[in-house]
Amino acid sequence: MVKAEGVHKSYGAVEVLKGIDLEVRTGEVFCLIGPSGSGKSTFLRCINHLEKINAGRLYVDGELVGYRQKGDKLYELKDSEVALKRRDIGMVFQRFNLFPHMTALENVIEAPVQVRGVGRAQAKERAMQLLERVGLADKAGNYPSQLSGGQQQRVAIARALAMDPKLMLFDEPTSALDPELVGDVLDVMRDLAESGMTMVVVTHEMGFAREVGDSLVFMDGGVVVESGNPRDVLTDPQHERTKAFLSKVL
Ligand SMILES: Nc1ncnc2c1ncn2[C@@H]1O[C@H](COP(=O)(O)OP(=O)(O)OP(=O)(O)O)[C@@H](O)[C@H]1O
Repeated sequence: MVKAEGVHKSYGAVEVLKGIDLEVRTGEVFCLIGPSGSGKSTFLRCINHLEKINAGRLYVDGELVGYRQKGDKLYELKDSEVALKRRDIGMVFQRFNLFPHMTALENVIEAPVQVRGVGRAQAKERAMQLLERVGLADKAGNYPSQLSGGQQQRVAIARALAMDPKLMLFDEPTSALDPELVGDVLDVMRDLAESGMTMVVVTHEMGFAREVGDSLVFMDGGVVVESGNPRDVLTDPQHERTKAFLSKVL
């Protein structure tokens, strides 16, 4: 579903990703862990072309992200073409980014109605199913300010799912939440994983990575230091940098 080959990304003179190679298989939960500033969020944002890579190749579902290849030359896609591809990729951010002037239900139907042209009645029916799925059917009429952070994040997940994505990207979805609200969001993500959704998850939740993750990558300084089965990496890390990081967070 995702393939990175030698992905480099710089901001000005600062190189943040220094040649990332990895593969995310369809249907797997792929966790990215690492210290602050190691480039995890940047890599996630490259996957849906919110950031442009400077070198290397990045593919989603077999197609180059943001570019078209003709011969050995790359041509950047137009904004409208990028937007079309981005529809298939759901993203959930650390800060929930709901539209504050819309109810939970309106937040969930917005993209299907405005972007996909789905009829309002049909979009509403589907949105109610999704709100039910994230345990918030009774909050459909609430505005974000009337919801807890955890509830807002669950609405954000329902909103992303409303576009029927083939890939979901999660950027530290629980790190802005009070500890008692984290569990409900992780339960929703666990349920989503069990339904077979392909998920790339930047997380500090090592318990989630261990229980739900199929693969885990430890990044540090813009490179992949260690990768493998989450249980193996978390219980028996091979590299000194992984050991040092895990000794601080576990
Ligand atoms: N738009 C930007 N302009 C300049 N530098 C940036 C930009 N975005 C990120 N960076 C820098 O890139 C580096 C990697 O940031 P990134 O957010 O990808 O790290 P991270 O591993 O996700 O960290 P965290 O766990 O703290 O979110 C950091 O040094 C950061 O300051």
